[in-house]
Amino acid sequence: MTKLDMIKVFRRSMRFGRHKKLGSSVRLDESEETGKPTVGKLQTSCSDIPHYQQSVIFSSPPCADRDLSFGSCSSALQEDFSNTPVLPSERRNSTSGFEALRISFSKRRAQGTLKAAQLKLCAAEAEVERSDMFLLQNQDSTDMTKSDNLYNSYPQDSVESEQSVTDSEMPRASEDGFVPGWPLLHQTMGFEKKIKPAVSIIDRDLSVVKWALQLPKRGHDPSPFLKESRDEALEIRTQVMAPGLSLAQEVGCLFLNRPCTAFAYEDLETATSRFSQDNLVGRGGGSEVFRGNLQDGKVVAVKRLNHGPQSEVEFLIDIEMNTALTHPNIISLIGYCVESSHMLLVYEYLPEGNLEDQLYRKEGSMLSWEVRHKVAVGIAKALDYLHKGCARPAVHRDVKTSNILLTANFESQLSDFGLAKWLPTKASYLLCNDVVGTFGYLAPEYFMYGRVNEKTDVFAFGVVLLELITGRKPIDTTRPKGEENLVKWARPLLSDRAVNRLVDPQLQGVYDAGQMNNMLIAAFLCIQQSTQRRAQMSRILHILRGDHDEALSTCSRSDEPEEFDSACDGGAQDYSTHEDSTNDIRSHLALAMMGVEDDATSQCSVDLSSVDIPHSNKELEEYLEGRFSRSASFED
Ligand SMILES: Nc1ncnc2c1ncn2[C@@H]1O[C@H](COP(=O)(O)OP(=O)(O)OP(=O)(O)O)[C@@H](O)[C@H]1O
Repeated sequence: MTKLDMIKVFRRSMRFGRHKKLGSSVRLDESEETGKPTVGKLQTSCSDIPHYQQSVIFSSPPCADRDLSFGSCSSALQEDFSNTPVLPSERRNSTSGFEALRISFSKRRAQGTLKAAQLKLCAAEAEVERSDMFLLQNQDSTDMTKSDNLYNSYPQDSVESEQSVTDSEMPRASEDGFVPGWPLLHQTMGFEKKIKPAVSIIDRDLSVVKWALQLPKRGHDPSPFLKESRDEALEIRTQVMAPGLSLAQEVGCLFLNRPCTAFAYEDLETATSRFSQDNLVGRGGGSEVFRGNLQDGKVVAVKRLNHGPQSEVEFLIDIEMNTALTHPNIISLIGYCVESSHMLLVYEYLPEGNLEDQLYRKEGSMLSWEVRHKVAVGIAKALDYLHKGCARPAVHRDVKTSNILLTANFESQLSDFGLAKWLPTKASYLLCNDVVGTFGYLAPEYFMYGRVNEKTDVFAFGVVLLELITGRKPIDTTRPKGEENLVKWARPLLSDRAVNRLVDPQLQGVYDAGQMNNMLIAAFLCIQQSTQRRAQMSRILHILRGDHDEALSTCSRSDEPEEFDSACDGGAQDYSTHEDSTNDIRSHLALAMMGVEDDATSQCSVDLSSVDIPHSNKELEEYLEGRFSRSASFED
């Protein structure tokens, strides 16, 4: 066990973001002598370990004995870090049924000599959730039989030496104490599968250690963007920073001159009839939204935030962003309320609710093509403004149909800015170790590398466009095999111009062929795996409006420095997996990852190489030109 082992494990840490969780996993390594899972075998000095967090995701459905497993997990780690009390572990339930545990350690306590767990990287193909939990559960147990089986199934070369790696290659923490997150190990969801060897690693003659060492080093990035990547809430809060200030006082100071009202809790309680269920209009991951009537007769939506570790941060960010942005396609924040433990946000009420509900009504969607097109153009405008048009460019990070609200006239407004971030001024992207967002909408470079810029939203918007076109959800487990992941299913169809298969049957063929054509092209350009070829929002907007010349020029321009893109693409190849892996999808999460994986590996995967997707800008231009030359050019 070397210091490097530990660092690598920690580098793989990711923070959770609300109910949409991503994480990485670790497993305990076998003892060098016995080959059995063990902890605390070696001593090492870890003075350079940054503040870090380690996450383990547990599968759904949760195990009956999960309490035991959580307890054991904590104590196993506690035992390892004998001088390092494990901070209270945190359990969270997600709306998608996944359950997660986060264990935090602090840098200060980790300094000095401590017993290191023999944590080893878990390869992408290892069956993580159950096996990790099991291993952690069984650390104190004398019965290692099942654990042995798990380990015996692990590739023997996975414990190859790291001698060739020097300290200089080790990652460095960012100033704010976090080592940026690492790619999600996206092939780890085969809970019900028999434990098998890490197939693709073996196939590629690559040990886990080698594989890990090939991953790009995130701690070596230049300092400007590490500074830029600081949490907005931290940034906002440092403006006040008076010790002992309550949230209410903080908010009062921070948003003193902002155009929004500080409401009294009592007034909002009255407005919503004491938050009666009759007034409940929506529920998010961390909130409930109620319709309310203010005393002046104004109808509002009152969002009551639940308490969670991120809720204060999101509350502050939401106010910060919303009060700084003014656009007809962005929801207006009217005010807020912070009183005792209550955190509420008051918005203009949008009577037609969210786009997701409108698209996927049980009785079928009533949204005409005209409305769908209008919605798309509206949100494209909002994002264009957010990315380039406002005083300080920002990225939303959670673009999805449930965050698109509709007015009485079916004008669309982008809502929910709790995860938004200001874009960096000195760097082309932010590095986020809190990969948040929603499965099915996550851009590959964000999902894999935590890299965020405006193209993150462009990808998600592309998924929204596909939903508008097809009437299909981003992840739909009720669909036949191969059709569960919308991006994966639609991409070859877009390439094959199979418009009849793509278009939502609920439209009954009633749509403007030109607009449809434009939307298909826009969607195609949005879901490009390469951020360089993924178009800017301004160009997507032109395409949706039918400015064809502008649309064509989209394809011959580069939007990003080559460095950003090539780094992504190159790294992504390390994560390529087998076509076979699509055969045994078990969970919603696996499906979501599958889509991203395709994006991330499209330049090398068997799956997509067989698809006629242009690989150069020139080819792409010709490809699109061919389509523009016909009126309904996407027709079969
Ligand atoms: N201004 C509004 N007018 C009408 N309905 C609203 C409004 N704001 C929110 N809602 C409804 O409440 C739902 C949840 O709101 P919102 O997405 O803001 O919550 P959230 O906790 O941030 O959710 P998530 O994190 O899952 O996106 C929306 O999908 C929508 O149906």
